[in-house]
Amino acid sequence: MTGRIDIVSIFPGYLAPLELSLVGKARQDGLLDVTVHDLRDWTSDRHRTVDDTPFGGGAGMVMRPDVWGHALDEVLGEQDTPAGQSLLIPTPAGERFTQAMAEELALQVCAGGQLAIACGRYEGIDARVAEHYAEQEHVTVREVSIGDYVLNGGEVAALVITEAVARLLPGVIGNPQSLVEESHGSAGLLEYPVYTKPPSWRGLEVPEVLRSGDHGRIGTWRRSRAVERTARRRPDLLVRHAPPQVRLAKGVD
Ligand SMILES: OB(O)c1ccc2cc[nH]c2c1
Repeated sequence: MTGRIDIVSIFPGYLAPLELSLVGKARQDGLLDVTVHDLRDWTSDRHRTVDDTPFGGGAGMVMRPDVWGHALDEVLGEQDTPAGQSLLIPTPAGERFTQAMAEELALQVCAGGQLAIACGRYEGIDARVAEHYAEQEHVTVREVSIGDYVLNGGEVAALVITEAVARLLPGVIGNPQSLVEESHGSAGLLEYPVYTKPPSWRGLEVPEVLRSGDHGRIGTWRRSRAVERTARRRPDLLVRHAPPQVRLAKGVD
């Protein structure tokens, strides 16, 4: 029994891309239960207000804890499962969202758990919302960032997180083998370069080894390219997966 993903936003239309492609088909096929909620459905005033001025002053507005509380009490209250519930709150000030986190969340959803994503806008959500739900039994709260840049709200991050998690669930990707050698997988490397027909294109040739049929040579070549690419583009990944003495020497841990 697969669990569910709930996304709360004042711009539910922003999440429409989740109705397309593989995630959309998985939802239609009943492989995945994704529900998008409009935060304003939990307001009680005629203007459907979700924000107010920040204590301590400063520019912009802050999203109100009372409205979020009504929404998340209902959204999180719908699920009662031993697999537990994760509440993710995208924010530029969050811990980095990684493939390892996506895998952890996919296991939880696959086991019948719930992933809820609270999309902030303005200057963010009142800090007491994360604090309150972190104290709730069976709820794990994570404030997460999808990268070192700032967007206008949490919806794009919710799209990224949902796709990264959903694609790992059984049946969503047609050929699960294609998940094996991806970037940021268990080997901790970036994936090797890929080629297809034609063998020669604008004077550029496909590496001969890939056309040799020698799977041993091909495997060696691919791993070498993956290590080379990782060393050039993401040396931090190489150190992170290095033996403990190397990591300690580099001060990674
Ligand atoms: O960069 B982000 O992922 C992000 C997430 C949430 C909010 C809320 C207001 N600005 C935001 C930016």
